[in-house]
Amino acid sequence: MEVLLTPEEMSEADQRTIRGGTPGIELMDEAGRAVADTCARMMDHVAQVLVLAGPGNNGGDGFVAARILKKRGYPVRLLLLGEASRLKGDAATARDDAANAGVPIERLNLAKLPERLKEARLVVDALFGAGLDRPLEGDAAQVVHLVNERRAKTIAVDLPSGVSGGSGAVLGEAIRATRTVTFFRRKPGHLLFPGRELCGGVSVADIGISADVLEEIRPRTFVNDRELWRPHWNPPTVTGHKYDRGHALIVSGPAVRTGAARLAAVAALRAGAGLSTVAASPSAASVHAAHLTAVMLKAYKDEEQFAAILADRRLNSVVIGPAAGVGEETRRRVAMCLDGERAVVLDADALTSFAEEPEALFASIRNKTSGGVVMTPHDGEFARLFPDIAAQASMSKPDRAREAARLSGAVIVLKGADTVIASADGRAAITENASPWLATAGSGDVLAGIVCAMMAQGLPVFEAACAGVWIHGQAAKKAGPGLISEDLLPVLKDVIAELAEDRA
Ligand SMILES: NC(=O)C1=CN([C@@H]2O[C@H](COP(=O)(O)OP(=O)(O)OC[C@H]3O[C@@H](n4cnc5c(N)ncnc54)[C@H](OP(=O)(O)O)[C@@H]3O)[C@@H](O)[C@H]2O)[C@@H](O)CC1
Ligand SMILES: Nc1ncnc2c1ncn2[C@@H]1O[C@H](COP(=O)(O)OP(=O)(O)O)[C@@H](O)[C@H]1O
Ligand SMILES: [K+]
Repeated sequence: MEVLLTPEEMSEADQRTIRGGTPGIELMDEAGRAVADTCARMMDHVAQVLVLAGPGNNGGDGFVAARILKKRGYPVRLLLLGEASRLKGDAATARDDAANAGVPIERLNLAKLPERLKEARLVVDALFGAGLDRPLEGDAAQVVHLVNERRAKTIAVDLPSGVSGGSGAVLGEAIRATRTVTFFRRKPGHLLFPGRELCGGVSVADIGISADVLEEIRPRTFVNDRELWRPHWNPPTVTGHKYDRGHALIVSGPAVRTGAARLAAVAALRAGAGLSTVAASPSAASVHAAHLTAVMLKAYKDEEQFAAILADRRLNSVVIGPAAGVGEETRRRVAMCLDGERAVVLDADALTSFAEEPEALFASIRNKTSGGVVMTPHDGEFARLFPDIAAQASMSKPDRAREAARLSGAVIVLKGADTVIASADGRAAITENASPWLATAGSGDVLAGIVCAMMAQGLPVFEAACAGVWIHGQAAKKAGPGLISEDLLPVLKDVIAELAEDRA
């Protein structure tokens, strides 16, 4: 399980290490050395390196890298943004060490920068890192603009300057790096867009901070990797019964909109639910009947009959929303699904139906005594249900999802290229195994079915949602470029088979 540290948590890791007896300059030396090593690896011969240093400790790392590269025989030049007298503490020490080692240090001059960039084979971006706290403007923004324009090979120290480590947002203007070297642990901004794209490849260097500090910091942000949830996932036992693996129920839309429910229902079965049933009106059921094989079908004429289906407690996990239709009927069905012990996935129209009265939905979720609830909004659906949270532009995606989870009581899957899963207890996971080919009609329906299956199989709700999102991403990788949603269904078998093999 990989934890991610916000800039505040990283600063705490630094401070605890320093209080534990490791001087800050030693951490900075290690950080700068890691940057110098990466520079050397990225150049096939000894050539000019240009280090751009900022006014804080990120700049300090740049001074160390310049000094080490100089000692290793690289022609190095360092340009300092702002006055040398502004440098304090470890960064000032690093500047003095670099000057003593003979590194040419100049004040960064915008007019001369294009010439300097032309001479360099590699640029080290040590302008701003974790301490960036406002948008770049003026000279700083100009420097970034000129570096990007030159398209030089660029190594970012800790973060591409201008990218927020906490949110991945671009504050003003940001460096587009070829590679980013960060320290101790990755930060959310390395995984969240647009930051992820601006980092290039990311390497993590050990700078002498012990993993023990994490026990005190207790980070709450994770990479959605297998290790996060796999301890809760089990293949069928040797003598297992299908009911041991749960029974997924998918509530269908009307006769002209049945495909979404089928995608979810087949996905649920493929993702390991022991049984999967579609519940549909008689006219929708006659369409389904021509298409469904292993998935079962139950028709209901009215609310009473719908209630009778829900009364079967073996149907322990339900999806409602895909192509359900927006309005009062869906609101009533959602309330009925939430009333009981089963787990519930609320997707698409089940979310939009409550745009006018989200509080009513959240109250039903909070009143639930057992069985988890997962909501799977994309940004548009999120903004309809949580307008106040969505309006807070400076909030990171994990924090927005956490806030929504706290407000609603549900686990939130906030979808996109960097899907975030968050729970009311403050945990949030960022997904990095998705494929852009998932941006295709019906792929969200498949996801809802997979998450439903994970809850049917008894995974705790946060882990079920994380597992569902990861498996969805993995299926897209297997289906490959050009996929449509149907293609995700058969390859789910391979994803599950690999999980079972690893587990064995
Ligand atoms: N011991 C440690 O802690 C270790 C830390 N390490 C390294 O330190 C980095 C963090 O260092 P940091 O905290 O000094 O912040 P940093 O990223 O250099 O920027 C702050 C400076 O920028 C300025 N500034 C901010 N925004 C601005 C803007 N928009 N436009 C203009 N100016 C702006 C701000 O100035 P001010 O707000 O006072 O104007 C301040 O001077 C971290 O990323 C890692 O590389 C490693 O060496 C390992 C050990
Ligand atoms: N650019 C992208 N890269 C990776 N995954 C994406 C991208 N765009 C969308 N997705 C994923 O595809 C799915 C789309 O779901 P959704 O928006 O509900 O579509 P639909 O309603 O058509 O099923 C989500 O799981 C989302 O995270
Ligand atoms: K940087």
